[in-house]
Amino acid sequence: MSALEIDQPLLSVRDLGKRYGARVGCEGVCFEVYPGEVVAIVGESGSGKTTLLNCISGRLPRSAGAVVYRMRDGARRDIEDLTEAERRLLARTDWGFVHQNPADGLRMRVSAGANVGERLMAVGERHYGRIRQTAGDWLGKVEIAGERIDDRPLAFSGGMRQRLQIARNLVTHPRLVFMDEPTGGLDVSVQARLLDLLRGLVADLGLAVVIVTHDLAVARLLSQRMIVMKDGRVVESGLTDRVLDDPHHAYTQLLVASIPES
Ligand SMILES: Nc1ncnc2c1ncn2[C@@H]1O[C@H](COP(=O)(O)OP(=O)(O)OP(=O)(O)O)[C@@H](O)[C@H]1O
Repeated sequence: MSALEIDQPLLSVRDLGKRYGARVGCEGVCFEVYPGEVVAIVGESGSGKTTLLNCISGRLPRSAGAVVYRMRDGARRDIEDLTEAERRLLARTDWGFVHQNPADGLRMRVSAGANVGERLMAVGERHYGRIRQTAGDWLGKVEIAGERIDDRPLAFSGGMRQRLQIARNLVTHPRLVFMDEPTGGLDVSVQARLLDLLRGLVADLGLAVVIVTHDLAVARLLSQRMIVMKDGRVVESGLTDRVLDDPHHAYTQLLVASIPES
C-alpha cells in the first residue's frame, strides 16, 4: 500500500441518517475508516449500531447523508450510486460481512470447502485443484481440521461455523469487512479463542474493519478507534484506549463503569 493510499479514507460517512417512519434509527453520524484500521461501534441495545452498519454496508437504504467508498481504482463513489451489479461485485470481492449468526452468512447445506471456494469462484478462479487447496489452507487458518472440508456447516459447532464464516469472508482478501457482533451468542471460552484468531487475521491481512459490539472488552481487544452511540447519535469517539480509560461523555462513563470487574 502506498503512503498516499494509507492517508486516504476507504470509507467516509457524512451526516448519515435513517428513519423508520417517525422513529430515528440513527442521525447525523459522521466518521471515516482508513485502510488497515479497526473501528468499533458500541452502545447499548437500541442505540442504532445495527442500523448504522446496515446503512454503511449498503444493506439498508438510508434516509439522509452520504457514504462514499474509495474503489480499488481510486474513484470515490457513493455506495447508493453504484449499480446493482457493481454493488454485488463489491460485496463478493472488496467487502466482507460477518453476521452474528453464522447461518446468515453461510450456505448451510453445502460443504465447508465449497462455502470458502464459492467466494474464490466469484472472483474468477476456475481451477478446481487450486480452489480446493486454497479452501483447505483457509480452513487451517481458522483452526478447522482439513478432514472436515467435505462436511456441511450443519454438522459444525457454533464456534466452528463462525470460524468458517470468517474464512469465507477473508479468502478473497477484502479491503473492508463489516462485523455485526461476531462473538455474540458464543460461550465465553469460545469467544476468547475466536477473538484471538480474529485479531491475528486482521493484523496479518491489514484489513479495515467496522465492528458492531455491545461488549467493550471486544472493542478494546480488536479496535484502534471507537464510536459510542446513544439514541441513534454519536456521543463520543476517539482512540479506543482513550475512550475507555478516560471517557468524556457521561453515557460512556456509565457504559465503562458497568463492565464487570474480572
Ligand atoms: N425494522 C425496523 N423497524 C422499525 N424500527 C426499527 C427497525 N430496526 C430498528 N429499529 C429501531 O431503530 C432504533 C435502533 O435500532 P438498532 O437495531 O439499530 O439498535 P442496536 O444498537 O443495533 O440494538 P441491538 O444491540 O439490540 O441490536 C431502535 O429504536 C429500534 O427500535
